[in-house]
Amino acid sequence: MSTADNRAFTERTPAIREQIAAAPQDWALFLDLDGTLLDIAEHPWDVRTPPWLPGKLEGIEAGLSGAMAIVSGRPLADIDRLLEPSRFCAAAEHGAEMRLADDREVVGFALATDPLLLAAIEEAVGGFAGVVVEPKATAIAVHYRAAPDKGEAVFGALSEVLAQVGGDRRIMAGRFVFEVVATRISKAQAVKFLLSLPAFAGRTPVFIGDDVSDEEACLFVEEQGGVALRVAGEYFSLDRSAFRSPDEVRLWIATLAGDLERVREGALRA
Ligand SMILES: O=P(O)(O)OC[C@H]1O[C@H](O[C@H]2O[C@H](CO)[C@@H](O)[C@H](O)[C@H]2O)[C@H](O)[C@@H](O)[C@@H]1O
Repeated sequence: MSTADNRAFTERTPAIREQIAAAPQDWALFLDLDGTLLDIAEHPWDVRTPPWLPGKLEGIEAGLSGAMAIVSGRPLADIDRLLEPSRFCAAAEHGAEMRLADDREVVGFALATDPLLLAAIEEAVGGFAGVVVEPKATAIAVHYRAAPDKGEAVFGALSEVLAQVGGDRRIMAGRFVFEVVATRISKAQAVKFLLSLPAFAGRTPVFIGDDVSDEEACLFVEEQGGVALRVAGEYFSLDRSAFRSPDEVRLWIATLAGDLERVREGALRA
């Protein structure tokens, strides 16, 4: 995409926001967390949420009559902690665990993390200074942001472990991270599933994301006639992106929340 095309594309973000506000009943919004709503930090536990953000997301969720979900690689407990006090419909761990819009029930789509696999991975990468293992309910993330030169070695070590004790699992790359996840889990599958729920069905999906795993969901929503808004960072170049940073995404979110609030007030007055 040329810079001129990118400028034209970036100009679509306010246009899409206005389209959503003009007909909220027609749209569903799927939001990635790290690198999209929240700034990237050196370590997963260093991430901070602007205090006003959960309230704006609640406003959008209400304005879309529940057709909004967080779609993240994070565990559900992390999503809730980062967005407290709010609790949103969420596809956690790339869709391996979902809290549904309808009844807030949590549904699992993958087996629990095998402790033997976790031990094997910890042993395999334990000697790499700066590399951090993040165990999750169904996946294992191995971060090398603090040791960027170790990426290849981490991938090699994980490949060897999976060849021995991996089972039905694959390595998913991300921003300075490799994650071992169940083979069939992906954000595209998660969005597909969410779109089948009553709150989302029949609506045009909009997905906003910044990372490798988000690209699968971006391509899926585009195939469905929806809109993918990519966020620039270590994965998407500026040329491919609708947003230059999470800061721009948050501004878009705050503006959309205000637009939808005015729509709701207008409807109440009418
Ligand atoms: O799908 P997401 O919500 O974007 O989650 C993807 C992974 O995000 C976290 O790791 C990433 O963010 C960290 C904090 O900014 C950063 O230090 C790391 O380099 C990134 O890969 C999280 O720790 C993972 O569990 C998520 O899968």
